[in-house]
Amino acid sequence: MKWIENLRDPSLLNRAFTPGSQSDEIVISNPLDGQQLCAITDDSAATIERVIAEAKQAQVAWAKQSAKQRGTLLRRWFDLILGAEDDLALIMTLEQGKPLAEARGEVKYGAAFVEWFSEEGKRAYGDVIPAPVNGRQLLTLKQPVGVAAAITPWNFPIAMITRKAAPALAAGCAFVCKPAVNTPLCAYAVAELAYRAGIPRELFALVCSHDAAMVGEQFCHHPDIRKLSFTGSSRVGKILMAQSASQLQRLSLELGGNAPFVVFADADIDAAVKGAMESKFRNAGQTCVCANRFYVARTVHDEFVSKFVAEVSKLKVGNGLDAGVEIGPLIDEAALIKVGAMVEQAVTVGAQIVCGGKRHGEIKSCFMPTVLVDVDHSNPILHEEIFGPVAPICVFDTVDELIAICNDTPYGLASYFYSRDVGTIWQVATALEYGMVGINEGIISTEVAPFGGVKQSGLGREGSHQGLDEYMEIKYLCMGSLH
Ligand SMILES: NC(=O)c1ccc[n+]([C@@H]2O[C@H](COP(=O)([O-])OP(=O)(O)OC[C@H]3O[C@@H](n4cnc5c(N)ncnc54)[C@H](O)[C@@H]3O)[C@@H](O)[C@H]2O)c1
Ligand SMILES: O=C[C@H](O)CS(=O)(=O)O
Repeated sequence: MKWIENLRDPSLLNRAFTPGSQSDEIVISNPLDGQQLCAITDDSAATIERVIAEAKQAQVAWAKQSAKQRGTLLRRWFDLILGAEDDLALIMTLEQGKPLAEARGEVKYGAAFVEWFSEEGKRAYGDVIPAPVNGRQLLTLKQPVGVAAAITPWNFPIAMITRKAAPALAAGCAFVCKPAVNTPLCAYAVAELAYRAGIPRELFALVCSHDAAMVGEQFCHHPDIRKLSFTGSSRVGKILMAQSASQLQRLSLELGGNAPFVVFADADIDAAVKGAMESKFRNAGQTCVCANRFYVARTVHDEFVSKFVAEVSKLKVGNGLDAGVEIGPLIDEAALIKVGAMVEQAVTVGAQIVCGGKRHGEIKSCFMPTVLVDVDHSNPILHEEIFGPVAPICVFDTVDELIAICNDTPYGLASYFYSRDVGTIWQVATALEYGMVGINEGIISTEVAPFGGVKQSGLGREGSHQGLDEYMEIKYLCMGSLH
């Protein structure tokens, strides 16, 4: 574990230990080469039960603090996260694989939610309602839901936690989170920083288990957990939604996507290529909002493909710690097999590989950036979330045809299109069945705007002022006999 000793602050990972030290351990490995990084305790159901009980108790005192007092501690946490950027980014690249520059970006992005909700918590306004009869005063209060549980994915090991923890804590909730077993170290490090900011350990608790289903069931069936926030696949989201019915828990679900990326004939092609590169290849294509399928107007198809492939071919693939690397490894062998199989299947039904299409020649944990053309709308690769650096490109002719094929999916998270015609922009933006639409932009996520999807991409919104309401209840007070 020499790498931990070389951190600026090794105590950030004070819960990590040398693999083989105990029987109930989870070993975390580098997805690039399988090297064991360290181990953490594999928490039992009994431990999780204790953590939930402690969180419930801690939440009572936390809710009695003013929003300003809670906001002050969150602001201190924000400053500590930014101060630990070097260590957090290194930990992230080692356990998740994304290039260091992207990891630094995620540290800042994740911290931005803490900063945002350190302020938003102070704006949890109620209403005073004009009474319909004399002698009464009507008003509403916003109060914290209580103990909130969260389950988060491996692809953004800091931002997916702070995007939930920050509004929960700002609202006055306790927060118990299970991060993905591939990437718990970033979670433990940002939690350690929260404790140093003055946020109680019992109030912001992390649990980790190899048995994710057991944790999900325990969270969903626990009477003291009033809110469940999940980010991950639509498959698991549906399981959790069904399980949470037993307690009628408040739910936030940030699930899978199948983002169309559309280039109209009147688009700025160079801008579209830039946006396509940013959206498609971020985190080696392992984001829920990555462009998943490309639709290009027939008259500009060849120009777009030529310019796009020229840029794709320049991407540097390899170890995320090496300077200039833009595409790191996929998260695990299963992901590599899945992406490779999707490309092979697409080719068997007519797609042509323009570049990439296979693993890196030497670094087998990396999949080469890939562009496919001659992809028919019926090709399966357009109807599944690829979660890899593969860009299938289709041609389209009319706006109506385009809108229909974009909406022909059970998903509805992010979507993107490039056009400079205001009539086209409003027609397409209002017709797309998605929670988020990028118009002449390929990267749209920000803490100030509502992030979330429709259809099978989820429920609720994160970030923005809406994100706080996910962790609050509205109470109506009717005060009578006021003559
Ligand atoms: N909408 C978003 O904001 C967003 C963000 C990131 C990832 N995602 C989606 O997540 C998927 C990729 O991430 P992933 O592979 O980690 O997803 P996943 O659903 O397999 O796992 C997500 C989390 O759920 C846990 N989990 C797995 N099975 C569970 C069960 N039966 N009960 C309870 N918890 C369980 C995992 O341990 C992990 O912590 C993609 O579909 C991606 O689109 C969505
Ligand atoms: O992968 C899912 C993340 O929510 C993407 S983003 O970092 O919020 O854009």
